[in-house]
Amino acid sequence: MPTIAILGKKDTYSEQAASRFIKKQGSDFEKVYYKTTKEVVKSLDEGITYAVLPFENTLEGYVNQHMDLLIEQDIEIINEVTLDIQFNYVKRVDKPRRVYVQYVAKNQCLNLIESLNDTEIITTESNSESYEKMLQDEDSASIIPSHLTVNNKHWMIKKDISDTHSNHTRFLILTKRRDNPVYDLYQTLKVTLLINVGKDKPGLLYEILKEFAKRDMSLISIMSRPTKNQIGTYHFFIELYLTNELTNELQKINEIERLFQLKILGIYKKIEE
Ligand SMILES: O=C(O)C(=O)C[C@]1(C(=O)O)C=C[C@@H](O)C=C1
Repeated sequence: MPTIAILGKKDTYSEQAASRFIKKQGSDFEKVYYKTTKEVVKSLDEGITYAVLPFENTLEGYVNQHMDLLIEQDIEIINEVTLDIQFNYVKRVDKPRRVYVQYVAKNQCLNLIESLNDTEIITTESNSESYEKMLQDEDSASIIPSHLTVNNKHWMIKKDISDTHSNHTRFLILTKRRDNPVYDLYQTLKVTLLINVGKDKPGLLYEILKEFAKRDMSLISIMSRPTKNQIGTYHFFIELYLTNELTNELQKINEIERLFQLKILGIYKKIEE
């Protein structure tokens, strides 16, 4: 049976994304839970078939830490799932001493967090961990997904506290890098590329972008992450849609691949609800 690595215990958003992916596959999967996103991605080296990685959020943008995992690990993106995200603020007491919140969730609820004077903010690895920590701590509160039910009628709940009501997170479904991937050419596909530019020189970024423009390829985004070797040196993530005739589009990517040190992290489609 295929296995899928998921962050946290049950009821994280990562688990919801996994469920949507599993439903689309229409077969049985064994879910395996990990405490951190790093462990989730690394599990692919230990024989787990798929891994779920939250990658981009409406408020937070691309998650830096998770981009680095895509650079470090030998993975391939095979699908993406976008979920509506909403948080509730749950207090066990009127003036809690501590608030537990997951590190990406925190930046989606800054308005509320800024209003919490004299309260210690403790970041966690997953939303399920925030919930569990609160259960163990009488003098606390937590920021947790609105789908998590709270069964104690004395606890106070403030609903929908994200900084925007239209909050979404995009999750990537990863697998171990395949040698000869086959793509379904009848889909509109998204592509995520990683470019190592090597030595910096004037116009370097322009030279890269020019190659996409010349081939009439419209980019969705370009993001950089430090190489961590030397200050001022970067990896570039480029995302784009392949909308025209797909064999031609793949040909264009192959051409660009010959010009730069480029790694195709994935050519994949979105799973609709
Ligand atoms: O803790 C969870 O529920 C997760 O799945 C992680 C995660 C993330 O890291 O982005 C997923 C969606 C939300 O953006 C907040 C947290």
